[in-house]
Amino acid sequence: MLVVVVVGGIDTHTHLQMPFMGTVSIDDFYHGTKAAIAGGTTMIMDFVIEQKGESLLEAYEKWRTWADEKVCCDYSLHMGVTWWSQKVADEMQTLVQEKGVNSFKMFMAYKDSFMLNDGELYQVFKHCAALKSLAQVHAENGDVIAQKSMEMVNQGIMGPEGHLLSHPEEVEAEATNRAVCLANQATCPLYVVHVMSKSSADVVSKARREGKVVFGEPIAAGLGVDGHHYYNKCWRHAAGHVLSPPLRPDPTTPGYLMDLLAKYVSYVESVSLFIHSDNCTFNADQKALGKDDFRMIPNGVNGIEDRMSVIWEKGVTSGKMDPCRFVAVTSTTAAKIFNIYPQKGRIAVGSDADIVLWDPNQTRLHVVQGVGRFIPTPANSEYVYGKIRARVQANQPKAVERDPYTGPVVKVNQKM
Ligand SMILES: C[C@@H](CNC(N)=O)C(=O)O
Ligand SMILES: [Zn+2]
Ligand SMILES: [Zn+2]
Ligand SMILES: [Zn+2]
Repeated sequence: MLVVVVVGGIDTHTHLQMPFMGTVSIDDFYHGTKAAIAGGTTMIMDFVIEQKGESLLEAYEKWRTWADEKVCCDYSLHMGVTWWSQKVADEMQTLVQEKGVNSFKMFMAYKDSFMLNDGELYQVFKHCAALKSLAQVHAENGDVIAQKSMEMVNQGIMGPEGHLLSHPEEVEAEATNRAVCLANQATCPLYVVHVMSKSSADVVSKARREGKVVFGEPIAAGLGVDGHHYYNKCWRHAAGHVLSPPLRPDPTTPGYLMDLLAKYVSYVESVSLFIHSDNCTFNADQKALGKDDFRMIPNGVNGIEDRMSVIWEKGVTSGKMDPCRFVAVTSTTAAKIFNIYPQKGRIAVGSDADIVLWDPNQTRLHVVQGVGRFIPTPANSEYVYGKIRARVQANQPKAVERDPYTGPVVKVNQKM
């Protein structure tokens, strides 16, 4: 097997040492970035996720202190938006203009903790567009999930299979479609994270064919395994696969999502332009917080170390994509979308020397804690906003010039 030299991978979606569901994800910024480098990823993008009502800026500074002293590779940060107010809007602007953030993640799920309603979502999308930043969504219908979870509990279904049954595929696809509609109405570029199903991927495909600026990204786990594991008799095994949206039991899902990642007929045709891990790992003892009730199982799986290997094996070794496409989906496209190309995502004079000797059969390397840098991601990525500007221009709403109406008007019936 020849060794190929590739540009270091960029994992656009990680949750290292994140406080979540009563515990903290087990990979901290040292171990998580060490694993990333071991797997060929030389930059990660993590999420600051504040609690409802908490200052976004304070949460951002907290995450920076957690990360800066520990990271073994470069990193940047997305900002979660779990509540909406003028203060949130003002802090989003500060984050874009002064703190090197150019993307925000909104949740349509996690009712009562992170979820925004449609009206709030639309306003946040409008604000993202005004800030020339990218809107990311966790697309699942949180209201329906809450109801269906209660239905499972009322039927005595308390195991990890209850998580799958209360997060059906079409509840993911419905929210994906709703997010596409709201973002398009707000003329805001949309990035649907952790696309876990064929039907959601189809929603993204259709939107892209219609010319909408929408990106949909699968995760490594969703390309590697399907959702039959929730029915495993071993509770730890089944619970270890709990994340949202869940892995889908349709065994053709991983291959379908990989085909969409591999296919680059044209910019429009390819649904997935890159692949992230959504690494949000909890060990078995942490997952056991939900041993009696699946709703308490901390959501998340690993992927930060194996993301690129999964794509190499399922994509390149399988003949679905060539090494050039592999580089595009594991690094280059992400750099363009988050406006850090060609500093990142390219091997060239003047670019960062994030170089990986890729030998799928080799063991893995050593790292140095704290050498990673925070990489600001500037707003107004041409790759993202070039098309938006044209669409705004083309669809500018205009009032019709007409003479004032002077005809008869009926009297308003005060009694009704
Ligand atoms: C908070 C985080 C948890 N991981 C997961 N996808 O279940 C996410 O929803 O991305
Ligand atoms: Zn999510
Ligand atoms: Zn087991
Ligand atoms: Zn995530």
